[in-house]
Amino acid sequence: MIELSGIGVTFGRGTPLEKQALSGLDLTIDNGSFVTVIGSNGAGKSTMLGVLAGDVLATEGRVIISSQDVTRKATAERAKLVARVFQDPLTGSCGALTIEENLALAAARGARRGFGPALSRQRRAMFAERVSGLKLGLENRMGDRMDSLSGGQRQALSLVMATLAGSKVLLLDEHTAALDPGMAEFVMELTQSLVNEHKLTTLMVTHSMRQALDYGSRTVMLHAGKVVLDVTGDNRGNLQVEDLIEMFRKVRGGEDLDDDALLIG
Ligand SMILES: Nc1ncnc2c1ncn2[C@@H]1O[C@H](COP(=O)(O)OP(=O)(O)OP(=O)(O)O)[C@@H](O)[C@H]1O
Repeated sequence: MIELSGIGVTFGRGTPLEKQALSGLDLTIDNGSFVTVIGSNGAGKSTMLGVLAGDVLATEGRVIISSQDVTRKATAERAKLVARVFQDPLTGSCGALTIEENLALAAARGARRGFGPALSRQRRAMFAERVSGLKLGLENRMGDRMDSLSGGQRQALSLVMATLAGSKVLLLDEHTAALDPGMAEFVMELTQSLVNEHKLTTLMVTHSMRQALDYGSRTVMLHAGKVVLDVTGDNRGNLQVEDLIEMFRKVRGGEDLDDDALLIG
């Protein structure tokens, strides 16, 4: 289970650029739930994922992941509990290392283990098997550098990497936004199958209203650093993309969204 209680995050406190990104944010997520997270630019979505991953330390409140209070724990100390995939395919992996080396690093995440033992023959075979499951032919390119791959291939590998260290929480930060539609669909199908296979508790930030309703079983909307909408079950099942757009308009005090703010389709 994930519990965020009374979370406040203020950036640049005491400076002219002070910004309260999260304020009194409460959210509890059951094990194995897949939650989609929406909200307009600057609503606090990435900051909330950062608070869970440990990149951002909450100024107020408490963060519990899998029964552990991680509020003050740094990213490395939470690495066994949480995996994250970013929008930019270049962020989650190291371009100068090979596919195999990236997988070895991901598998060793949060463990006090070096590179050497991580690359035993058995591990190599396991990595190749996991990569061949993608059906992208990358199992034949395990020695190629990560920066020789396309964005979609890297994102697919990032998802596999996110499942290698055994963490049960997966944070997806607009992880298909930089991909072409075909690759985005492939990566979403892969996401769903990995979430099912590993029974992951998943938070997916998306600007695509279609994705927000089509995936997972609960949708949360953030605005000004708080949860302003939280829907599941029939209430969610009956929602259309247009309803979400209308809710966006309402929380913004009737202000229309510019076309770039949301992906309607
Ligand atoms: N490191 C930082 N330093 C200062 N301000 C920050 C920092 N990170 C985020 N912010 C500010 O906090 C607010 C919330 O940002 P955040 O990135 O969480 O929003 P978001 O909902 O993910 O937006 P987007 O959809 O545009 O990615 C914004 O006003 C942003 O400018």
